Amino acid sequence: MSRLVIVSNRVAVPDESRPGGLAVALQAALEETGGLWFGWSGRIDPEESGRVRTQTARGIEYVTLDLSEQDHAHYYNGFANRTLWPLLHFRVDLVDYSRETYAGYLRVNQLFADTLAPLLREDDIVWIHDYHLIPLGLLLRERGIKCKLGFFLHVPMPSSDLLAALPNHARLFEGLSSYDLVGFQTERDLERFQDYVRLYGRGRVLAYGVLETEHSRRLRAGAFPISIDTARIAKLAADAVGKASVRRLSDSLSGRQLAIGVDRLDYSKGIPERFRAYGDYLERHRDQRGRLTYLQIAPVSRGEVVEYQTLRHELERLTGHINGTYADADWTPMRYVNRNYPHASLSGFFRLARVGLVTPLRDGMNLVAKEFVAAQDPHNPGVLLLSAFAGAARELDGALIVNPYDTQGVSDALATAVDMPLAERQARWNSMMQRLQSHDITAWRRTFLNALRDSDLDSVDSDGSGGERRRQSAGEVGVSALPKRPLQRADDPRPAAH
Ligand SMILES: O=P(O)(O)OC[C@H]1O[C@H](O[C@H]2O[C@H](CO)[C@@H](O)[C@H](O)[C@H]2O)[C@H](O)[C@@H](O)[C@@H]1O
Ligand SMILES: O=c1ccn([C@@H]2O[C@H](COP(=O)(O)OP(=O)(O)O)[C@@H](O)[C@H]2O)c(=O)[nH]1
Repeated sequence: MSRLVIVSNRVAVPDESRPGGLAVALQAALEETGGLWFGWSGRIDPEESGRVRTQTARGIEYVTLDLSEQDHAHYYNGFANRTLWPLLHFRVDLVDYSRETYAGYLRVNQLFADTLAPLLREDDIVWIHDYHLIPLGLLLRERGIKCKLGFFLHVPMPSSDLLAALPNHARLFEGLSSYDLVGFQTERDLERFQDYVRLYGRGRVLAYGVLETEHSRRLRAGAFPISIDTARIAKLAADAVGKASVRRLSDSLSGRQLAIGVDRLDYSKGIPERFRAYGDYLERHRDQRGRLTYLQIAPVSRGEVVEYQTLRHELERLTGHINGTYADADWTPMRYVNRNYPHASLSGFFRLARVGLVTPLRDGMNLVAKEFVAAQDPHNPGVLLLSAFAGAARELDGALIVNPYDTQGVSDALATAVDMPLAERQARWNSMMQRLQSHDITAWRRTFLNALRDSDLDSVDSDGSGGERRRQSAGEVGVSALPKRPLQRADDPRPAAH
């Protein structure tokens, strides 16, 4: 059987706990199959990038690279998290682009390619993850790698007009054509990517999920919603009842209901908007005042990036304002914690809660929403408030779906959740739990890898026929009128044509 090689910026090396859905999900996927996990070590070398660390645990071989301060600043804090992250989350207003950080991004991708290529075997299946590593497929092909290459984007694919605001967008996204399969979280993300290929990428959509680039290279693309280890979270939550941290939280509530939010401290998660909605709830739903305590867990993330520092200050100010305005001598309306908790505690916290607040402004999927559902007690489940702009909203139909920009709408939904009768809570929870039981992390991994193994496009005709799944009846959706130009190398330092 071929070996699975996973490549991602973030690697969950043994005995290290950092929040983030990608690492959580890939850890669960690799534990089942074994294989190689390659990526950044999470360490900064004061002098240079490239020190390789290897270790093996539970059938997984970890090969990681240290990054120099400069590479980390340009690649991770710079182009990945100050250019691509805001762009892909529809926040063009926050995009900070510079040629310097883009060069650093390409440099680190080259380093990944140079280090990984000699480790690969002919029949490996290589699965590359996320926006940090878009050019890696092309760089591996340039180094003679011929095995199956898949790519999965964990974050949203925004509207094509927004993508086009990125200098060099064509060169960067053209690199996706070196993969055999490109996966997105939702059908909407796939549709927006197809629009981009058609409108700005000079390519063609031969059929739904079958694309041809301007250089006549074909690739498949599909929607593969990521999920969680549902059974594990449910068991952790049930077992957590006796855990000291969960008991302490339960005792501290003095019989009040609990609302919980768990997010990396990130502006995409809509935390200030959620705090304001909670303030509005306390103001307008006075009859419920004192019946509910809100716990927000928000471990610091990307703390060297200025937009994240600004957000942290804003949240501290808002928490102080809400507690100062509404607290009583024996009750504090909200608790705000910057600590990172392990799943064993979080699952127990989720099970205690009457309401889960998941209100991102944009989110690729949001695994917390799924974990909250999986952790509930079937006899007394809590209610999920879920943003329409999280990928998870496409699947979790039993949630109260909210618009995070609508302060009063979120506040009213919270009041509805607090008073929701048991029968309705159970009906809503059952439908979501069924979905999570059939679409868990194993199903996600298998579906993607099976599609990657079957991604031979030789049988596809240029009009997209040949047994391909079709959404649109027209085989060819459109061709860009832009002039053709030769394929540039992924690391070509010349400025792009547009
Ligand atoms: O690695 P960090 O910079 O600390 O950030 C953590 C991860 O955040 C993002 O997660 C995304 O992937 C989740 C799983 O698919 C998804 O549920 C969530 O909506 C996304 O935001 C990021 O995309 C990862 O690369 C980071 O590792
Ligand atoms: O204190 C914390 C906060 C978050 N998480 C985990 O981090 C992941 C967050 O994934 P999600 O998809 O919700 O968002 P991301 O942070 O990847 O954007 C989930 O598995 C959370 O349980 C955690 O283990 N401890």
